[in-house]
Amino acid sequence: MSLLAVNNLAIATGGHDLVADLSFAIEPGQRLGLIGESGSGKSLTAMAISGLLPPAIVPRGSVTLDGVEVIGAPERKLNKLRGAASAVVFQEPLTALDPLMKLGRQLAEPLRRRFRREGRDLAGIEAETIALLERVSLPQPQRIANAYPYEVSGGQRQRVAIAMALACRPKLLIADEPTTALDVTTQAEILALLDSLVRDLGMALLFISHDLPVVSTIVDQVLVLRQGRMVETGPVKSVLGTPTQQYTQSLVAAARAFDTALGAR
Ligand SMILES: Nc1ncnc2c1ncn2[C@@H]1O[C@H](COP(=O)(O)OP(=O)(O)OP(=O)(O)O)[C@@H](O)[C@H]1O
Repeated sequence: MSLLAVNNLAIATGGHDLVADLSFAIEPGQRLGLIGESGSGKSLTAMAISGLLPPAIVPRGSVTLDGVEVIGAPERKLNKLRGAASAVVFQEPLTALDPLMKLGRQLAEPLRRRFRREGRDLAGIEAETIALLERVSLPQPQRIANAYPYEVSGGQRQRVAIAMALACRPKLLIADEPTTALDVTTQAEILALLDSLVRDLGMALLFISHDLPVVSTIVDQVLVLRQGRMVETGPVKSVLGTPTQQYTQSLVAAARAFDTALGAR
């Protein structure tokens, strides 16, 4: 059984399909990149998978995550899936963080849920909070745990947001443009961190980005979306190396032209 199976997913608002006829699967431990230009439906797809679509946006079709149907599931059932089956890292870490709560306390919440799920002694939460901050390579984890989100840098905030997602030990990590809001050096560090965490913890990864060079460093398979429809899918080397569809060819050409322009400077 696939960890994630998306079958004929459509996402509509006001009778208009923003995403349609979308089918794909992710097996345990597999890494899939969802690429396409701005507005192609990448984030809506991620939200449909996590059951986070706003009420005015309605999904049809089927999304099963760890064997559970997400479409039409009541909030109670979705809450059980969130964290244990999948967790999301967003572009802007402040989306996941409460600005008025110290980072350590925020991390403790998902940890408490996992400890309860696993029947573990809650006394170990404080030590686990520090261990998690160390796991995402944050210096002075004790200081970070005692800081508010605005007291740490953007890159450090994203590391904490990643730690929050990891706190639940999800089988599938969904990363929606996780490095777009960061400077280039920090981008590379966060990508390397995600890469090693996904490998070490044996998670599957759905990585969403419009940045082809970034995607190609971290995923094995890629799915190209255009105007809410799948254009092509397959191993990243063949889809981006020898794209068969004109749209993918134009995305690859644009990325190459940008690279060349940078090289010429
Ligand atoms: N709440 C909403 N109400 C109506 N339309 C929406 C809503 N959210 C997104 N859309 C529309 O759905 C389409 C897909 O949006 P989505 O955010 O999934 O694109 P994306 O590929 O993630 O783009 P980006 O790379 O810019 O984040 C866009 O045309 C967008 O305008």
